[in-house]
Amino acid sequence: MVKKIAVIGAGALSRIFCTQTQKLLSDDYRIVAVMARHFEHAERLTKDLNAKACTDLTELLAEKPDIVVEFAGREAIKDYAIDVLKNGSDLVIASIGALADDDFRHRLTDTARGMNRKVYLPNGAIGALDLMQTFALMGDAEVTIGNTKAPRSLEGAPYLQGQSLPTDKKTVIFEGSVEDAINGFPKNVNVAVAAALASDTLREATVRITSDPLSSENIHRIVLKNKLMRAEVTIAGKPDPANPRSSTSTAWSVVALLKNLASPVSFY
Ligand SMILES: NC(=O)C1=CN([C@@H]2O[C@H](COP(=O)(O)OP(=O)(O)OC[C@H]3O[C@@H](n4cnc5c(N)ncnc54)[C@H](O)[C@@H]3O)[C@@H](O)[C@H]2O)C=CC1
Ligand SMILES: O=C([O-])CC(=O)C(=O)O
Repeated sequence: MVKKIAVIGAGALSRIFCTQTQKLLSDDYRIVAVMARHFEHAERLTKDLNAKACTDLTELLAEKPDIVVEFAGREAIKDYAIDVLKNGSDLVIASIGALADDDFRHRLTDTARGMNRKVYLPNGAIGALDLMQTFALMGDAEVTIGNTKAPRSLEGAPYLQGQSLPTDKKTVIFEGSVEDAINGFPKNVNVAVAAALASDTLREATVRITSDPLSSENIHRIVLKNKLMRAEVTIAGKPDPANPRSSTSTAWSVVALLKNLASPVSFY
């Protein structure tokens, strides 16, 4: 049976996700609605999809989506997630940074359990969340997360308080906890929260953010170790032309997730 997908957000990643899902997964999925803050943004995206454009969650959920996919931001997902699950839809969250908030994460988990729904956290701009969960089960993981981006992909973050970053040298601009990292750089280190949650090191993992004027990629390097295993995961993704903070590959990772969910044989 073809499943109905509704999408929250009509920005850089949403556009790639919608286009590729329609192109590659039309046997299994149909995009029925896209919601954005501005109607014309949603409408621009739905034009070629034969889907409904809206600005209101009630309108989105009226389409009775099987799965709601979020590409909107951590405030948006905090506002909408519980209602989506209560509506009986499963949920895919790109703005995983929202789950660094213990209260929100617990409410999300409890509601999904109560409604017998699933919340899917995609690999996003990184990968190996499965491996990180193995570390979590084995216990006592030491995890460090390094993120390197060009200044234009970092500027505007609340931590920088309007400051410009040097354009002539590579600079470490942040070192600290996952919670401080996502609060300071909410549009840059969703990957850090994803890695820390998967490895169960939300309080212990450390994050280092580097601004590199010569970098043409968003580079994420996660190092995990315990007594029995060591892993280094480095992923370098091209910044999306429409939003250089985000790696284009993030949208593709959600298409891959949906493909996996629909397939009789799943990778894990
Ligand atoms: N998990 C991961 O690895 C990654 C996650 N992300 C996150 O994915 C999200 C989407 O990224 P982009 O598409 O690049 O962002 P974008 O800024 O290009 O697009 C965001 C869209 O969401 C809409 N939006 C914002 N608040 C809304 C609300 N309350 N209701 C409805 N629509 C709302 C905006 O109007 C815009 O259309 C961001 O939160 C970003 O931080 C990005 C890259 C990697
Ligand atoms: O897209 C990326 O490279 C990573 C990113 O913005 C995030 O994790 O928020």
